[in-house]
Amino acid sequence: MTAQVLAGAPAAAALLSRAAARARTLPRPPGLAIVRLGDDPASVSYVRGKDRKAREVGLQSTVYALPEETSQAELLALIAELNAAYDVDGILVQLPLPPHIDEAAVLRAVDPSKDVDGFHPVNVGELWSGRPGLLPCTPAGVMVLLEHYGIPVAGRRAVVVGRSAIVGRPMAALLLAADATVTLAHRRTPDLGAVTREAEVLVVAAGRPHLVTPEMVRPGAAVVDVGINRVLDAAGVSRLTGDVHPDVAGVAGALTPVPGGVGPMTIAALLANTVTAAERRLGLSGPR
Ligand SMILES: Nc1nc2c(c(=O)[nH]1)N[C@@H](CN(C=O)c1ccc(C(=O)N[C@@H](CCC(=O)O)C(=O)O)cc1)CN2
Repeated sequence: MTAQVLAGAPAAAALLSRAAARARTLPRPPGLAIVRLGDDPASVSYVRGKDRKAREVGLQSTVYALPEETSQAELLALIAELNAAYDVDGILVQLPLPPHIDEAAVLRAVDPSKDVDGFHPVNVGELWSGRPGLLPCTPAGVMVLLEHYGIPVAGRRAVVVGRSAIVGRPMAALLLAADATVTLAHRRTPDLGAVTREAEVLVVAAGRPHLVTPEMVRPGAAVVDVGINRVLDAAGVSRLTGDVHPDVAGVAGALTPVPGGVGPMTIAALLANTVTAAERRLGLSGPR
């Protein structure tokens, strides 16, 4: 058996096309402000991708590329300005931030109604209360991907490996909201394989290359690999590797590739969130 490949591109294209159609019905283009500090190459590349796609779907996107040594006070002042700007519907601060910045304080400073990353404690609380506001992009993208490929979640056993604030925890909340029976496992979970083998839907976001091997997977399970690890291959060339070993394709019923699986969904979900934020701010909430 070889697992069905859950490619992100078609699901992301469909989500973007729905977001673009919704944006066209608004009286003005949804505005997105993207804030980046420093020149970390991965962050530069993700921000460029977000800005380009935002423009493609008809959003008004502005990138604020600030020097690495920007102070916390300067960053908070910019966020306050963006919070007050009428034509800015979504604000995102690209992570990670340099070590001298208090990340939690910055994320708390973003107006929750403009928090298109879904990281503000108000949006986190709404999610866990079962009243979702703006959703964190990677987990929201995973749910759209599963739906796109007709993979059911309700009533099924779901296991999430990894408890990060931006992926693992909100992923568990979204699966729970979709009526799965959810286990949230992490690096201190004893006999991880026994837990992951229970999963009909397995989401791995642990940040450890090839952590999940074939014997840890229930035959026929849908496996979502959120890992993006840069590792050197035998020839010393840097390659992207997921948290799931490629041989899992011989056991799973469906598997997301890395790259090309969850990654594209993150940006598409961000832009869909921005349209949602604009609809709510303009008092025009339409179908998603
Ligand atoms: N403010 C935020 N910061 C970060 C987030 C986030 O959601 N909000 N997530 C990640 C980075 N990220 C978006 O910001 C992101 C990561 C990966 C991809 C992606 O498309 N990956 C590709 C591979 C790309 C490559 O070659 O490097 C894939 O998996 O196919 C998009 C967005 C941390 N920071």
